[in-house]
Amino acid sequence: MDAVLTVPEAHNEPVLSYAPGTAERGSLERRLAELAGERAELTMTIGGRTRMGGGAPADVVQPHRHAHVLGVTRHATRADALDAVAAAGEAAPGWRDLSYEARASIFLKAADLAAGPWRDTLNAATMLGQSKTAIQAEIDAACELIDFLRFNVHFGRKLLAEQPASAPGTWNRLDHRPLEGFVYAITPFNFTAIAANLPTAPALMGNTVIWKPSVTQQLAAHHTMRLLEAAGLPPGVINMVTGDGLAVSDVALAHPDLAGIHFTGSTRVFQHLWATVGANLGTYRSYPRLVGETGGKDFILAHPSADPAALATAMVRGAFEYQGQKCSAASRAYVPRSLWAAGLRDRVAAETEALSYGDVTDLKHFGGAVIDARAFARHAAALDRIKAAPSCTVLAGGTYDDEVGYFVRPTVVECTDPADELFTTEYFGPILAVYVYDDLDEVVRQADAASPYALTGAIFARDRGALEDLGRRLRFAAGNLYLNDKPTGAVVGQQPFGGGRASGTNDKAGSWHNLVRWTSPRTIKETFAPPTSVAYPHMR
Ligand SMILES: NC(=O)c1ccc[n+]([C@@H]2O[C@H](COP(=O)([O-])OP(=O)(O)OC[C@H]3O[C@@H](n4cnc5c(N)ncnc54)[C@H](O)[C@@H]3O)[C@@H](O)[C@H]2O)c1
Ligand SMILES: N[C@@H](CCC=O)C(=O)O
Repeated sequence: MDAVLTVPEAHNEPVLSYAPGTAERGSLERRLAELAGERAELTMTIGGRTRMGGGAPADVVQPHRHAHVLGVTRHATRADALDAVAAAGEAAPGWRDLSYEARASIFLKAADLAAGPWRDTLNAATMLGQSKTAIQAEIDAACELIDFLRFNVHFGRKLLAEQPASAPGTWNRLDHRPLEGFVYAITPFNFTAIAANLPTAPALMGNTVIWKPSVTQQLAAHHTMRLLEAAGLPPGVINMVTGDGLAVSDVALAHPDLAGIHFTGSTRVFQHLWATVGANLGTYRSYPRLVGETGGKDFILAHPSADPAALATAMVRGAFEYQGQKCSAASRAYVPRSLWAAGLRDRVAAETEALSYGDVTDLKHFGGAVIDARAFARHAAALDRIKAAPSCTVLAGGTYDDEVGYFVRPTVVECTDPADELFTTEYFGPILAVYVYDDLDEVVRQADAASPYALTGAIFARDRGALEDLGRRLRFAAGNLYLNDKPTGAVVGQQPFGGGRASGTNDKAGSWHNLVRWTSPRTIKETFAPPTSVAYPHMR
């Protein structure tokens, strides 16, 4: 077709409430019962064909009811990984030669399917496999996933329209080529939307991809792959391999065609991937693009002028929604003694104690379980240490129980040592450390420097001058800063997401900043009447 096309305008998907009596609640509950009643074969998808990985099996369970197996997967082997690399290579020429509009329409169709007939499946799989409540699944597996697909199409179109100036007699063009080789997308357990975005964003820009989801997110990943196929994604464009990824990395990180890594997960794993790429640098055809969004130790800093009710709500929601398993979750708070003693302490403690965590298929709960036995053990050990530390006082929670599910109670700890690991280490769970301060200047330095991370942060103040001043002094302490709001819940297209320092490369998922990493532009200059003699005028 000869046309300069615009793409449909992107809008954020409205969040459904799942309140009692709503149509969406009944429909979701039916799908939950169906998926819980299945024992799915969680296959790989390589070159459009499904097969089980060749390695050891792994059960995918409900974290809040760990005896209930939802499906079985298998770790990918080196042979599986080699097949995935080959499939990505075979699909590459056809995929990159499709027009942008043809590629984009596949992802726009996937967005519409996710907004309609696939919504319940994605939400139910995320609730069951990752222990999200209905609302936490909705903002992730439905709305954010849909937003990533629609907004990326919009941002990608703007990127392609980015063209250079041309002097008279010439025409300069930028050809926004994909990378030469495959992109290796490795995704975390905690967001179905992130798991979908990491392979689809490079694919939209014309790349082919090997996608390695987290074992504990494999049920929702499985359905995401089916959704993309239903939207018409050609075989081999995204090749999903399963399991822990160790054998896949052995192959992919040593392969000359590795063109990029699109990672979200822990800082430790990203640093390992980066070091391996560094060690293999002479191996590659191009310099691989390394994009990684990683851990956080996200803060709330309250000024004495803060509104205590708004602050208490942000502390509880920001720390304990999805059991604190958001990279953005508030895990340390710095509050002035005046507010703390005047009722904030009692309010935060009481509201935290009142939170109900349980089986998320019962929609009355505020939260569910932590993701697996490893996370449970990490939290149990942290809580045992806290309870024995003289500088720490547990104000709410502090208990754990894994008899039925991996349950850790939401916990508020007041700690008099601002250098304690509570303020420096990412536990990735429902533990909020509070430091009560007398000296604002000292605490700003603590908030800035105590941890190696710089992902999200929130400042609470009603004094406009204080808000400005604190924002300036904490400029590099967070890639996403919230003023008088909790530090979680970034919305695609509204708060581009990512952090600096040890929190990642800050390439802002769901924005043009991210998409630009998956292209390697070629500049083309055409001269309409080229010179026909060598001599310059000054030589006459
Ligand atoms: N900054 C962000 O945008 C963001 C978003 C979500 C999660 N996170 C971070 O993710 C972490 C929690 O997620 P997680 O527990 O899934 O992280 P993780 O690092 O344990 O695992 C992430 C992924 O890496 C895989 N993996 C681990 N070692 C590998 C290897 N050698 N080769 C290939 N794959 C390998 C895992 O199987 C998983 O798929 C937290 O640190 C959190 O802060 C960050
Ligand atoms: N983007 C999400 C967090 C993603 C990390 O887990 C938020 O803003 O809460």
